[in-house]
Amino acid sequence: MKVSVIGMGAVGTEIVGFLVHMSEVTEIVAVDKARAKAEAEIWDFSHTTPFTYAKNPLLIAGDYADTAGSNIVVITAGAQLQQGQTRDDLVRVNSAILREIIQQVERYSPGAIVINVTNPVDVMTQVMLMASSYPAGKLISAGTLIDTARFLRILSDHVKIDPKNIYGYMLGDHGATGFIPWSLCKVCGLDVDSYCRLNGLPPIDREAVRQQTLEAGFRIFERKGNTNHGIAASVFRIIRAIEGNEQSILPLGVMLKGEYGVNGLVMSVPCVVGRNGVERVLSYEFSDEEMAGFRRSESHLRELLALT
Ligand SMILES: NC(=O)c1ccc[n+]([C@@H]2O[C@H](COP(=O)([O-])OP(=O)(O)OC[C@H]3O[C@@H](n4cnc5c(N)ncnc54)[C@H](O)[C@@H]3O)[C@@H](O)[C@H]2O)c1
Repeated sequence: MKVSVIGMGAVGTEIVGFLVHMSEVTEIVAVDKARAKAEAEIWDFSHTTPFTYAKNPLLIAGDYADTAGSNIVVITAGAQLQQGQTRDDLVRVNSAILREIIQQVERYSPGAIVINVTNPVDVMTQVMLMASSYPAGKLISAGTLIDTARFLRILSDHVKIDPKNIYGYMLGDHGATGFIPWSLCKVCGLDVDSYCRLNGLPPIDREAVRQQTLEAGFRIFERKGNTNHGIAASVFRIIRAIEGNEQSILPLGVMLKGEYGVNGLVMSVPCVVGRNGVERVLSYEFSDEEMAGFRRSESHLRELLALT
C-alpha cells in the first residue's frame, strides 16, 4: 500500500511516524511546499528503520508526481491556527490552498482514498469535493474522531475503565457545535448513569463533559502551539480500517445525501469504514435533544460553507 501525506508540519510528520513504525505500508511519500523540511523529516525517519519494527517502507520526500498511484492520500497542508483564532477563522485561506492541492492529488491518484485533516475539516472536505471528481465515500474528513477520542478519555478518567471499553461519539462538527449523543454511549454495555449508580460513582455532568471535550484541543494548543499526537493516532486508525477492510464504525466527515434529513453537506456522522473508504453511513434514532444538536451543527457548517 502506498500512502502520501501532503503537509509535513506537526500533524503530517506525526502521521508519517505512525506509518513508519506501526503499519504495513510499503511506500510513503511526503510533500510540503517547504520541500527542505519534508526532506529532512524523511531522512530523519529513514534513520529509525534499522532499529524499529518498520517493514522498511520506501520513504520519499518529493512533489505531486511522486505521489502517483497512491492508495491513500492524507492532507494536512494549510494555514495553522494562530493564538486567539478559532478553526473557523481558517476558512478562506485554507479553501484557496486546498482547491489547488486537490487538483494535483487527483491528477496523480484519481483512485485514491483522500483523508482530509486541514481545518475547518468538514468544510474543507466539502470544498475539495466540489473542486474534484472524487466520490463522496473516497474524499472524507477525519471529522470528529479526535473529539470522540477526547470524549472517551474524559469519560474513562471518570469511570476508571480503559477507554476501549467505552462506546460513544462526538458528532456533527469538529468545532464549537459538536454534540454528544448520550443515548448511544455505553460503559461496558451499560448506559453511563446506570454504570455510575451501580459502581458507586458520582453521576456524569453531561454539559461539563461536552465543554471539556470541546476545549481539550485548545488547552493543548495554548500550551504548545499545536495538537498532533491525538489527531495522528486518529488518522492512523482510519488508515488501518481502510487497509484491513475492517467495516469499523468511525465518526468521520462525509457528504450526506439525505441521511438524518441532511442533503449536500459534509458532516461528522458514524460511518462504516472499509477498503472503499466510507462505505455506508450508519442510521441511528437520535432523541429530540440530540437531533437539535445535530441541527445546530448543520446550521453552523452551512454558515461556514457560505464563506468559502
Ligand atoms: N482535524 C483535526 O482534528 C486537526 C487537528 C490538528 C490540526 N489540524 C489542522 O491540520 C492542519 C495542519 O496542522 P499542523 O499543526 O501540522 O500545521 P503546521 O503549520 O505545523 O503544518 C502545515 C504544513 O503545511 C505546509 N503547507 C502550507 N501550504 C501548503 C501547500 N500549499 N502545499 C503543501 N504544503 C503546504 C506548511 O509548509 C507546513 O509544513 C491545520 O489546518 C490544522 O488546523 C486538524
